[in-house]
Amino acid sequence: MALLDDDFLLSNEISKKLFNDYAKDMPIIDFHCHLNPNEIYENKNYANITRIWINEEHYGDHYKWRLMRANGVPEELITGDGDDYDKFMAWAKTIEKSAGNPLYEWTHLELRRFFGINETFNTKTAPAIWEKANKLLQTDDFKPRSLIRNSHVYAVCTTDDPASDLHYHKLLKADERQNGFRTLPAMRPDKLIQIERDGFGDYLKTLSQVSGIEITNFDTLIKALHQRFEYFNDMGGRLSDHSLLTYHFHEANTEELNNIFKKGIANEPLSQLEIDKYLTMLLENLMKLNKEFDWTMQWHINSVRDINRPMFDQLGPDTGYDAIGTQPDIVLHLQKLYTKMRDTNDLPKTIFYSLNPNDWMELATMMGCFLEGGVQRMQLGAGWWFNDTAEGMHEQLRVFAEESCLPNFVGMLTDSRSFLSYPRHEYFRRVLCNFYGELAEQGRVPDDVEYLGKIVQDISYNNAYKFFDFFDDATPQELFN
Ligand SMILES: O=C(O)[C@@H](O)[C@H](O)[C@H](O)C(=O)CO
Repeated sequence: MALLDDDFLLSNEISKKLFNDYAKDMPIIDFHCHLNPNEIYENKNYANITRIWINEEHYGDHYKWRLMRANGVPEELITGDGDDYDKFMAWAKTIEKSAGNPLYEWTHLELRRFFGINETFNTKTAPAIWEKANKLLQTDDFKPRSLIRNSHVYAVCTTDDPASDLHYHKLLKADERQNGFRTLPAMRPDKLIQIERDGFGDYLKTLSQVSGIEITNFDTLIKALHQRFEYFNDMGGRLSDHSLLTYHFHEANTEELNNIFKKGIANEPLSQLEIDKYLTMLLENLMKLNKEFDWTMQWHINSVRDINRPMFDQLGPDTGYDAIGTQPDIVLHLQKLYTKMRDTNDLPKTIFYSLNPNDWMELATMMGCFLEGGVQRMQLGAGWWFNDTAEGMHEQLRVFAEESCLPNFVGMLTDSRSFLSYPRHEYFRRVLCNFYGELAEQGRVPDDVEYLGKIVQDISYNNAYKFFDFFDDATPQELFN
């Protein structure tokens, strides 16, 4: 089979039919990504393909950065001030050595789907590709809003701090009809979770100012958070997102909690137990707020970040120095939290992503214990980050199917910082259609293309449309056509 042949990842006739006749042309709801709303609003062309692919002022693809480092590219040609063309050639040289890595496929998919460039990308073809791509990048079709709209995306959920004024979301809302998509905030309260970090006290001052509620103790913090949930909700936000490297369930009484809180504000050292107690009480309240506003709570768990300290000091977070976490009992601690919150009926709709696939069966079976109150309120999220591969996607689908109702799954998200990442949805849809095509081939599900076609369309779009309810005021067809 040729590279990215029309039938790539599709191993039999049913798989091909499911993809081509059912999944391929479904719209996209990208409910978790790291695009900058200001870049969507400013809508500027990128100067060249290095800027949209590797890095520029506001953007960087740490997936590519890791691979370039693996291939011996000097940092100046990755995140440094090296020449853009030299960076591009370094990426071409890296891709030549990345066969078998998903970025090999994604890179070629993006060249084909956006630029109409079908050659194999390597150091020989790179010079001509540089010229052709850069010409196209100066056209209207390669402005951020066009890249989103032309990828058939109806909703983009960015990742936003609770203290954000959502300035650009407001401006984009006014333009949404001509944009052809909605840009919605998702609340990511990392700075509240990291009580032990420098600047916690200063951050609370910002949150006090933005919320209009002076935060003096844990109780007023929750009142301020409630105001931010109201504000995000009014802006169409329907999700929160929480990155937990590790987690240990430990409860605290009000006095303990406020003493811990005071130490966090004063930037005094905190024991791990104090941190765990604060985090548990914060997460309990975040679960209550998600339930109250009928949002979906996303958990990104068991990662370990910034483990190359000199490079963290030089480049900061999300720069390619993270790895899979190894807390073996993290699901046990989340189970204790969910068991407690079930007692007061405070379980929100939930999507768990663990960076460690060893957690997936534990998560899937734990979630199966808290499914009352609606259709698939607990979801095992798509293969995340290092699992964002054909095999990782297939494994997540397998676990979900074997432990719950996969046809209710809300499907894929890009989790990306690049406007060129939407072909990841195509890639996922191919894996999904092949998953069901292979089951049909083995006689494990009916070889009923209509029945299976409805399933793959639901997982590709319809389930996310219903689950997140981003269009409770008008349908995309009413808004955008
Ligand atoms: O936790 C996050 O959301 C980020 O670390 C993000 O998942 C990561 O940077 C990424 O983009 C993985 O695809």
